[in-house]
Amino acid sequence: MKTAAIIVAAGKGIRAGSPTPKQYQSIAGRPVLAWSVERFLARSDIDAVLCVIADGAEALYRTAVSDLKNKKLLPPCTGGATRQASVHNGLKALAGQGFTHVLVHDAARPGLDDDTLDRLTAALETQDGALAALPVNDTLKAGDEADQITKTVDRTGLWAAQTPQAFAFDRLLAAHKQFANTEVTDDAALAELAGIEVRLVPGTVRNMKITRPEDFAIVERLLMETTYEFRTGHGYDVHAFEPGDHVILCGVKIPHTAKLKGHSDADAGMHALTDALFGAIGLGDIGDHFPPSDPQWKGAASEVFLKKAVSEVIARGGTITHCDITLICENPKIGPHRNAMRNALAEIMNVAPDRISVKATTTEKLGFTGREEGLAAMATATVRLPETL
Ligand SMILES: Nc1ccn([C@@H]2O[C@H](COP(=O)(O)OP(=O)(O)OP(=O)(O)O)[C@@H](O)[C@H]2O)c(=O)n1
Ligand SMILES: C[C@](O)(CO)[C@H](O)COP(=O)(O)O
Repeated sequence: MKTAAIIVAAGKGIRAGSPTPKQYQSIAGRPVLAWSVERFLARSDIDAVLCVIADGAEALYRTAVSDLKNKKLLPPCTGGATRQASVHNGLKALAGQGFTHVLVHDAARPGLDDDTLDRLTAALETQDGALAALPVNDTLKAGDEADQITKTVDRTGLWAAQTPQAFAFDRLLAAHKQFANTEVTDDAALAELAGIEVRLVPGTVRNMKITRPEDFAIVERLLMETTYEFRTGHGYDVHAFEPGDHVILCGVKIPHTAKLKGHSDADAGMHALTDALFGAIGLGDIGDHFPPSDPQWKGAASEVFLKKAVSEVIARGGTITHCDITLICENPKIGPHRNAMRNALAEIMNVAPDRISVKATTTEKLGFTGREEGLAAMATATVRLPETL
């Protein structure tokens, strides 16, 4: 499966009544759009996220997603006059890139949770369409222009549609093309017209759409109920020098008069960072996951270890807030390579370089690092996790 998410954010938000469209309003401390996008970026089963924005809204968009540096977030594309046209534009922008599945979500639903996404992606394993929805619990009335009841509608089997709505990519794109002139209010309606079977999976009240002015306060309260905690982990690693001509530190190859001895590539900086991440989520240490006794890790590139630790954080709904690494050695000199190290780690971890710090110190020629018998590395990592962990 290669899955993309399309977040439609090209609406004017007329019913919400605010001068700036609702998706750019701040709620519980950050823009509505940032809440909606972040949930998808944090998932390892979503490969790319595309926002569809109104023509001329580029500056608003950039500000809204400014703290979401993640290479999965693609440059936005421009929407159309209706939600349907905006989704269609998003699909066309993603076509031909090998996506097998797509989840379409309203920017105006910032309260999406991982359980709903899990239910949708599970449904896609066995069929080509699924949507989040809530069974209708109230008695339904039909009314006339004078607000007089005309009848009571049987609510049996009725659901209120939410987003995300998830589909096999090619089938949804074909449905949008075929029924571009038939006006509908959601993608599941097009899927119905195209004969795609669509499964209803339970959504949540928290995932309600901000439609009217009073909804901001309701959704804000719902968002505040999910609290996050910050955890810090610590890692330490040492490797001895042996004859050689380079070392690998924080993913960067540095010419040197010795190499570091180890079962893997002996990247002490990356090992300390990996341990710090495992520590922050209480998942043991690098040796538990990659035992040195296992021959498959002989000579392994340490980014394999780091990527595993990052994926464990993401699998818990977490985000990496900051990492700080200190390399302790007399030589090689680290200063000239610090930025390359930050960039290499940022690339491997899929976080912004400004969330990664690499520092170095000597021990004033004292101890084993001072005698240049070996090199040490310390790291701390801070992660933000939903409190339900
Ligand atoms: N031409 C449009 C219209 C809507 N949307 C998006 O579709 C989602 C759901 O639509 P709705 O709540 O109807 O948003 P608006 O169209 O912005 O609201 P209104 O009808 O009150 O103007 C929103 O995230 C909205 O930004 C879109 O991308 N392009
Ligand atoms: C797609 C949708 O969110 C499903 O509930 C909804 O239909 C879009 O908003 P609108 O208010 O119907 O335009």
